[in-house]
Amino acid sequence: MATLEELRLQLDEIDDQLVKLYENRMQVCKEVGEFKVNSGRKVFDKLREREKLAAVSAKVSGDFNKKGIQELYEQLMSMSRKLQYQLLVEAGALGRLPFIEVDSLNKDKARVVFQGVEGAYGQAAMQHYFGENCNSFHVRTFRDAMEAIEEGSADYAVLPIENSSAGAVNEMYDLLVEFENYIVAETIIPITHTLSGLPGTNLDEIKRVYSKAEALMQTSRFLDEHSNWQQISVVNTAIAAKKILEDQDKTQAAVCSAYAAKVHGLSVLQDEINDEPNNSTRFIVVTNQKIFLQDASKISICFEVPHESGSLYRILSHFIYNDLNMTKIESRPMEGRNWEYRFFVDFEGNMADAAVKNAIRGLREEARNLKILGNY
Ligand SMILES: O=C(O)C(=O)C[C@]1(C(=O)O)C=C[C@@H](O)C=C1
Repeated sequence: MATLEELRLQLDEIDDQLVKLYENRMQVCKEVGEFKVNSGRKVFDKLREREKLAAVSAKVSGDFNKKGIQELYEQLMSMSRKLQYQLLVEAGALGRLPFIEVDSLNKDKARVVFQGVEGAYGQAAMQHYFGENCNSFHVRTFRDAMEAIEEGSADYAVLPIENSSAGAVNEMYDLLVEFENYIVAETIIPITHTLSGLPGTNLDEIKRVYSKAEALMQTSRFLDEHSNWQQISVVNTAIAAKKILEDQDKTQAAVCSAYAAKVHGLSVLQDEINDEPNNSTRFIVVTNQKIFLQDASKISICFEVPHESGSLYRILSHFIYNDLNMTKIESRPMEGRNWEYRFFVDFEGNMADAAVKNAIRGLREEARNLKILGNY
């Protein structure tokens, strides 16, 4: 029986041959890439890849080796495509990337919309980014805000996308796909909820609590201590506060900020009721122009993947191969297509970077319906 050292020597000899063959193969792929740059043909040829996988697996025996050779060739062809995308980007054949770089946003002249009423967290986020005296108005729903941007009655909208304890604001992801609006900035503000009611209200009197669904979730520990209170969800925390004032009913209270309570003449019955003391929300600044700031360092995209094994893995390999740090992934069900999903990915980078251009070139060819949601 051969010793381990002898077996390793045999492996080293085989690997020397494999490495040389790999280099030879990539050299030919480079020539294929040059041909494609000149002829305008797509890099990704799904049919050719399928035929290649069938051909190589027919040449080996046993299920284990058939699976192995398929995986190896999937990887080889994926490297080949990435090399070819690099050639395309170098040749300036990037495809559509019509985002325009800007030095700064004209915050002073901007008309900004937020969702809710006076006192909403969206207003606080807006003031945080655009300043206390910015020219603003509010609308009832997120959709209304997206419409205001799309039709141009506002230049920017400030809308919540993620909370540190309750997670993603799902509706916002769906709206970003539906509307031709783009993220141009983000701002994070601390969220401190209170239970507020009409002045003089006693906690024992309360029967119903109004707030936005996410705020009810973020205060579930406190609310669970009062399981006899009915929880009613409304579109915004400040709208909940306004309702309490309007109804003049001491059996009702709102989960809202201390600022919203003050604006709507309520008393804080219990302060800081959020489960997480560091509760904060990330807001996005949305506009209808495809612009990005010079110092932008994060890109948000979304895409669909075919309903087949390994498809998400193959798409994500574009980030790994181009050394791009993926910071977030979310999925949302696709309308009318049960159990199929659209993926939302955030990664670090600026659209002017070569690595980002390479990755986008590959994603555009290999993912379905890629949309760049913004670079900010
Ligand atoms: O044959 C081609 O068109 C190639 O680009 C080569 C290759 C491969 O590496 O075999 C790579 C990408 C295509 O999707 C199909 C095959």
